[in-house]
Amino acid sequence: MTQAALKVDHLTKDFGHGRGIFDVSFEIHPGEVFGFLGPNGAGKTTTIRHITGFTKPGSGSVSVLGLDATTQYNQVMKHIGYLPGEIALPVNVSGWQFIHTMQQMRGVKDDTYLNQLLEMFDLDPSGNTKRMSLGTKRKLAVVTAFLADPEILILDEPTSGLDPAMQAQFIQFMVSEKRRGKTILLSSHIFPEVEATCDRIAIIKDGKIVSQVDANKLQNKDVKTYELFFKTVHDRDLAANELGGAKSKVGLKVKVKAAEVGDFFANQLKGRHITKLVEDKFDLESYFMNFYRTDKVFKTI
Ligand SMILES: Nc1ncnc2c1ncn2[C@@H]1O[C@H](COP(=O)(O)OP(=O)(O)OP(=O)(O)O)[C@@H](O)[C@H]1O
Repeated sequence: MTQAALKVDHLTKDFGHGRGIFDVSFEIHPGEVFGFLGPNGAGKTTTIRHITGFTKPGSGSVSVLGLDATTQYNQVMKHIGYLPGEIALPVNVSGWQFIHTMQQMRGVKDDTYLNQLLEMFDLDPSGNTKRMSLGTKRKLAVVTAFLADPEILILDEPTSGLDPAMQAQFIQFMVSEKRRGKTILLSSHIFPEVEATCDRIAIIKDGKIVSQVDANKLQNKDVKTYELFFKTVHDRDLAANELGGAKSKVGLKVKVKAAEVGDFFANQLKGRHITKLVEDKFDLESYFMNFYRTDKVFKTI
């Protein structure tokens, strides 16, 4: 089995009064985009600060490419590009000055990738950070975080503060980095950007992971669910006996493998007295809200 690019192993940091993170475990495989979802205060940033070595675990550990994130912090950071949720740029320097400092720190001598980033994010770094708009500051933070072209990107709510056009641009950036084989941890509240990019998703609530889900399964790519409504209850019961599925109040919910949808419509539904058919689209937002409405136990799809 290939080594995990990033492994969070039974990580606990107890701040007291129920705050912190508790027994958090997940792995991200090389080339995978992993979505980390949870409302404010759920524990996303605390988890990320352990990955970047800024916080020492109470118990448990984090490893990045087999290196311990706490004790081998310097080596780990060579492989990581980290975009924090709250940007703190140096004050009163030009964007270029900051870029050149980061290039020196990261040992970057070739400007090719930097120029691609500047173009992609339409950033002119000649202004002073003191007078930059929030959007320009975030763009500068993005460019400086990634100019060394690191293999692992840690993004803590990367599109907050960006206008819709820039948000779309950022999603495009993540998709293209994914194609280039990057491993990405994306902490986000924004469902469309998670849906557009992530292979797997973990939901964190009150410092604990309450669900890990395969994005394909969530988007019903493998299995479709249809709710069928019938002329009479007798018709419904007959279909239930023959097709299986779960009876709802007046209908029947049937799961069909994606590869068998053609046969389902052409043959299985033939001759039945169906009045209506609705595809049950189970999207990320409803899945996520489900966990926040009720106290669900851990669930893996
Ligand atoms: N240094 C600290 N000392 C005490 N409590 C802390 C500390 N850092 C975080 N917390 C608490 O731990 C919990 C998790 O916070 P964290 O910032 O990780 O959440 P989050 O999911 O990133 O939320 P947000 O989206 O608001 O950034 C919160 O209750 C927070 O108040």
